[in-house]
Amino acid sequence: MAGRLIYLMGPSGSGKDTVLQGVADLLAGSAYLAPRIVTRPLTPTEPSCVSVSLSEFEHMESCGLLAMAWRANGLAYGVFNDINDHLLAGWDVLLNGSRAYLHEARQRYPDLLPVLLTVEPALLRQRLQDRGREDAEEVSRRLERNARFCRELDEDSKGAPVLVVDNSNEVDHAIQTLYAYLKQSDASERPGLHDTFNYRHTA
Ligand SMILES: Nc1ncnc2c1ncn2[C@@H]1O[C@H](COP(=O)(O)OP(=O)(O)O)[C@@H](O)[C@H]1O
Ligand SMILES: O=P(O)(O)OC[C@H]1O[C@H](OP(=O)(O)OP(=O)(O)O)[C@H](O)[C@@H]1O
Repeated sequence: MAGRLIYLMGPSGSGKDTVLQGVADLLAGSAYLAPRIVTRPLTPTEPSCVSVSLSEFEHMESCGLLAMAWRANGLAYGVFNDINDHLLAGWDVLLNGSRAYLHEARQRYPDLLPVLLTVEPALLRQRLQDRGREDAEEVSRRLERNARFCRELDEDSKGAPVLVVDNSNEVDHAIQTLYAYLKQSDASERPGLHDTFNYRHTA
């Protein structure tokens, strides 16, 4: 039986890595947290990432080692092909994806489960600043990228179905919300997504 591909998106700093780690811990034994490959140095709080140079990334890409690859924030990101083995073996695969790449990801994996993590804008700025990974200019660029996405989504209320989970409160709340959703939907069926990008999941 094939597992589910859970494609978590959201602005930089919204808590994707934190929520993915929390859900992966709760689903231990049945879920695989796909390492994300990125062309920048890592911080100690990113155990599920692999840092490579751009030339290494391009080499892996041209050799067909990556299941998905995209560019954003002046960086290249991807995930290894081993997610396919895990899916075939019936594991749920959790990954930190990109909103801009969602369309292509869906073409590659039509049954993927898209989840959008949201956070109030003021909190997002604060989290990016507190995280301290990017300088002020990079933080501003990420906030502007997010504002652009929000404007575009407001203009297009006909987005494809996506589960929206808010992470403006305690992170455990977002982790439990996503975990509960995954537990209640049968792994053998395509989960019943019930709204679009503009939907706010308040459970
Ligand atoms: N609900 C939350 N409340 C407070 N801080 C949070 C919450 N979720 C995540 N964080 C913190 O916000 C920062 C960004 O989280 P991270 O998981 O790195 O985001 P992303 O992967 O989306 O860039 C981290 O310092 C993380 O510890
Ligand atoms: O198209 P977008 O939805 O804006 O996404 C672009 C990239 O940024 C996000 O990563 P993250 O927030 O971790 O970026 P960073 O590691 O470079 O901060 C996301 O996981 C994508 O890899």
